[in-house]
Amino acid sequence: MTAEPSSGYADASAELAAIRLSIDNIDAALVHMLAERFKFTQKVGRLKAASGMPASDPERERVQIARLRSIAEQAQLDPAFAEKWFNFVVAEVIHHHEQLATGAVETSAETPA
Ligand SMILES: O=C(O)C(=O)C[C@]1(C(=O)O)C=C[C@@H](O)C=C1
Repeated sequence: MTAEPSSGYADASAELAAIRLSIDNIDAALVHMLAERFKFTQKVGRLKAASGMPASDPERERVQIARLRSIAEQAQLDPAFAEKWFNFVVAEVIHHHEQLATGAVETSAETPA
């Protein structure tokens, strides 16, 4: 009986490289989606700053977390992770809103809505 050539590692490396192409695409899509989300939340921040509304809206967050947890369950994603991700993003959004409200950054009337 002849020994198998040790191609297992090479095969696995080729498969890993192929899988990583899809991971690369997904990571790029996530960055694009986050960029779009922040463009919209910047509009919300300007609106809130201009009208004196508070930066955060805990009720909106509560409703959105419940919705996202349910979607995550259906998608076989850990709902706790979905909530953690949402809270991480929202904390950054609130920080941006607060900066707009205090005038730490341009409220940018010159930037078209
Ligand atoms: O919808 C709002 O009022 C927002 O400011 C956006 C957003 C979010 O990023 O989803 C951020 C902060 C609020 O606490 C709730 C939601």
